[in-house]
Amino acid sequence: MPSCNSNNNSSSSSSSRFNKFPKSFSTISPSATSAFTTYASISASLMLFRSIVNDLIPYPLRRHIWSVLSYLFSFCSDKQTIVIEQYDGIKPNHVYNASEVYLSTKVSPETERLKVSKRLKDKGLSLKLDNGQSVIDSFQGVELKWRYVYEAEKKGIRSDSNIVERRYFKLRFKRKYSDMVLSSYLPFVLKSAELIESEARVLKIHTLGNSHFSWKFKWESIKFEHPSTFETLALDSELKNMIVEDLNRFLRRKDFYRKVGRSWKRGYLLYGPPGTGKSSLVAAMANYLKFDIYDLQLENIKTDSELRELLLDIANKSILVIEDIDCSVNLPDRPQASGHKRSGQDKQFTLSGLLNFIDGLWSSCGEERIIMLTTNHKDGLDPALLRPGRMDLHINMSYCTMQAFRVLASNYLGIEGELRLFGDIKELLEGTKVTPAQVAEELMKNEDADAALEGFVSLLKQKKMEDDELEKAEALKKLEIKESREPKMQHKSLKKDQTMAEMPE
Ligand SMILES: Nc1ncnc2c1ncn2[C@@H]1O[C@H](COP(=O)(O)OP(=O)(O)OP(=O)(O)O)[C@@H](O)[C@H]1O
Ligand SMILES: [Mg+2]
Repeated sequence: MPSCNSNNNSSSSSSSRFNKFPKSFSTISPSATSAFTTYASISASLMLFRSIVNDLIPYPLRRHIWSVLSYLFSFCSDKQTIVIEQYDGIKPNHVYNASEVYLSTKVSPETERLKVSKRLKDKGLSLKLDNGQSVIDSFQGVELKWRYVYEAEKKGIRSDSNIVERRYFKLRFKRKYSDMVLSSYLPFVLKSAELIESEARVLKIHTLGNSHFSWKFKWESIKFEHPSTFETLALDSELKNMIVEDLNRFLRRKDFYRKVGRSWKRGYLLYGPPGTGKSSLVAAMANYLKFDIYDLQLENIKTDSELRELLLDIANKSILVIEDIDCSVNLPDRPQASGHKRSGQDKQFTLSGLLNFIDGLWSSCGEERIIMLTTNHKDGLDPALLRPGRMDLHINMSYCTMQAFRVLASNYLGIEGELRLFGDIKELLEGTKVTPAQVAEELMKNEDADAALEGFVSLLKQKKMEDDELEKAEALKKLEIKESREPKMQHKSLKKDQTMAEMPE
């Protein structure tokens, strides 16, 4: 019967399936089976042994035994291990931080477990080794194995006892390379980390702000995203190159500054009319050096101790900016903070004194600092500030020249070559005082290059006319003053002559 057949068939197929297992089992040889059984029983015993040891021997003792055993075994091994801990006492260990940064670029997709994170200020994802994970690096043909370890140990038996955490890297390599690792490889790791960090660095601008809870001003920072660079800056190329070279020399000369006993800092005084690019130059320098900016508004500072605190809070690799010093630094006459009377000595507090103060503080605790002062009126500054050696470089930010105009024309209109109107513009610029800010504003008015240039030429012509009229008016005024004085002078000399004549001989 069909149903019977089908039943038979199915039973035969299920039995053939059923028969597969005994068959495959039967292919394992007796020796393999016994090896498997032995392995299983050994690992079970080991696990049992481990749990007994864990129960009977407390963790600190276990760790001690383990380190003694490792120490004994190290004599038989041709390998050496360097331990790089997160803290050196209570201070962060710079080598640990650098290793972490360096290894974040070394982890490969083959690394089994990685930690991925991103802080708000970071540009990209940051990768870190997870606990117990390793990565192999190679340097000058030598293989170096890094391993990250995290340990947490409870101090005491109470539920609220402190948990002591320990993080470290283990760097393992062949013993014969230990000199090379200490003298070349680890310095290379430090240097690489510095480069990686400076590339990934998001710049910040720090300004003074006070919270609701305190009358004191503190640095508050936001992301610094000013687009100004030395390429976009409209300056004569000679001046631009000189500034860039000066900055490069400053960065190179760490050892020089130490040798001559100076703090590793450089001061720039930028002076010129409004809109000539002083603030833009500060931003371009920050972007070039990848230094944070600290914008110090002196009028907010009431006491010397407040100022000292703020200056000590400034990080290395930074630019301290004091804008419009001619306006902000009539320090001796500043309003007094309530309850903070200035001593007689404080009243002598001048900008020059402030800079001395910064010198003293920074020579003992700061590195790679730049201080920039800006002013519209150099003539009005304290002569002590202008004396040689006070600010290292005085930079005159002048009205727009033809070279500067070409940079702006390229930035704003994409003009690279010579255009028809350039001849007129060159001539007009020579006799006209127009700031780069005014030029930029005019060039932004029109997307079409020719139309924008036409507009700019008429602006220059009008400015020239106004300047000429102003000049004429000034000359006329001078003449009038001179003439109004002359009759008086004549009158005086006449009177004098008369008196002389009246005097008896
Ligand atoms: N030399 C320059 N190169 C490029 N752009 C400039 C230059 N000077 C001025 N500008 C443009 O004009 C704007 C104002 O310039 P900036 O604030 O740098 O002038 P400033 O000299 O600091 O003026 P102030 O004395 O009023 O502070 C900038 O945002 C920039 O667009
Ligand atoms: Mg400015």
